[in-house]
Amino acid sequence: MLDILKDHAARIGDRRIETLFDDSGRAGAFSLDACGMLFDYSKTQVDTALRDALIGIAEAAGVAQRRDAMFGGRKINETEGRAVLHTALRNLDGGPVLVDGQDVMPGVLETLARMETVARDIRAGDIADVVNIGIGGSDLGPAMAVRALSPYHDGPRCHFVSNVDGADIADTLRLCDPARTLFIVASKTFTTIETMTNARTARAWLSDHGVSTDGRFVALSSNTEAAAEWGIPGDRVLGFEDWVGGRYSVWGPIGLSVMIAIGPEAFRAFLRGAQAMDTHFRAAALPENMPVLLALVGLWHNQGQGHATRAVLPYDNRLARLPAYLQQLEMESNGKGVAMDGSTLACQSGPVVWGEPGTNGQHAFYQLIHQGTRVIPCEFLVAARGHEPDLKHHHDLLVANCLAQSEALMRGRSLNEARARVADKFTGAELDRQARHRVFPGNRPSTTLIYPRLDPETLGKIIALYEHRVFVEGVILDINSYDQWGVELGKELATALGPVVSGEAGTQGKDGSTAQLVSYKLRHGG
Ligand SMILES: O=P(O)(O)OC[C@H]1O[C@H](O)[C@H](O)[C@@H](O)[C@@H]1O
Repeated sequence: MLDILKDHAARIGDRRIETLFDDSGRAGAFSLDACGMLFDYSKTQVDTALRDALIGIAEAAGVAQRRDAMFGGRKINETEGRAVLHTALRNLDGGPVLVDGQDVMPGVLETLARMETVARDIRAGDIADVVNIGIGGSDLGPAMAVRALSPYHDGPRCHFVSNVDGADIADTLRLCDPARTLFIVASKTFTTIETMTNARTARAWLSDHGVSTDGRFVALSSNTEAAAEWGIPGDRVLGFEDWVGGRYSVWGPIGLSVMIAIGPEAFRAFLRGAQAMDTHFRAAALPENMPVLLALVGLWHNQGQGHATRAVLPYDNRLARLPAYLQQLEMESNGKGVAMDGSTLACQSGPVVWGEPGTNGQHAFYQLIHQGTRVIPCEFLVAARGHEPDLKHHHDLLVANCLAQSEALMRGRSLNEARARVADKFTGAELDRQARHRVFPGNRPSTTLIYPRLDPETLGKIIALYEHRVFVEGVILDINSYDQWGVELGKELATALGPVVSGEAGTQGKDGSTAQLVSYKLRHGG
């Protein structure tokens, strides 16, 4: 794969992307319409020969076969011996899905119905605030989706507490009335230290205010026994199977806070959107397959061009948490240095993903994107219309800014153009010097995903699109996208350091830096 990409990099050289538009069919030929959304990747170096090569790489890696294995319930998460079936959670009107010869769909639909009962009950009661306590996949998905869908909220307010930093829960509880607050303890394992610590603090808060904990806790977990032991009654425990990865779990019980916020019908629309993307991903030929193309363009930028990071720039303020959500989805899934067979990865792992909503980012870090020495491929997301009909002029400005950025990144501004802009102020060498500061190199690639409006169905499509993109990238890089062993070591060391930082144990055996930091903490914080 790397050789093929290297050959194309040599062929393309320093070609200007805008010259590709000399072919008037460029935009149409290098964009894709699926599920009512348009993915435009024409402002990249991908041309017909490169696209053919990238598709060839996907074919050779067995993307289609692996995709069918995933949807078919095969245990493609080989290091944990698990199937990968978050898609079953949104298989609302699909056929059976077998794991070890057993159809999982009756269980999925039953759990969905139970979620709906719990959500309706909470929405109809006198709960004013719902606090989801969870971290990682048990936080980012629902937190991102609840924020994204705020125009659809007609349920109680939802808050998210994730950090073990007591500031998080303290700041949240200050906003809540103990008599009218419900806590959701969201944890696949029901052992995560941050979540269990916050859950105990929430329980103590209710007791401190003389409020019974009866009916105030819901548990979302694969470890239903631990949830029961913690004292949460069975009808308030919503379980899910080990074939739902934490960062892929917003579609099932972990999405309860989303369902409480927007209601069961809108939540079903969210699932339907994801299911539509699943259907597209399964059926479309690779060259017309949106998740495949999104992955391949990313592969070109990271493995082909060596661009180590990718900016996700939603021109949709309600997607403010999308970059954080994608950081977990993409970096925890494909940030691995070992191939499926245990050998060292022959290429770079997935890229660093980062970003902020536009237009805010423009006034912060776009300077580096436009003029920095490193090229950062950008992924823009924007809706054709917003939810505020009275503020259409805002939306038009937003879209104009989004399109302006991708155009500016591609075209740049030459030295001559820069000179012309300041020729009335400077002359000679000073003119040259001043002009050079105003040059934009351009030729910086970007893609744009444009969709009608950020409604529940569209959000479902967007998230599923990114999930499948991660899958395709993982297959091509020969990575197991569904484990996360890399998070273990820090957790183990934190557990061991607990008594050390509290002063109960000494720093013997610790390195000098750690010992010094512990000593500072004990001197200044006890
Ligand atoms: O849902 P939980 O079991 O509490 O896990 C929460 C999170 O913790 C872990 O450290 C993993 O890296 C994440 O993938 C997971 O989502």
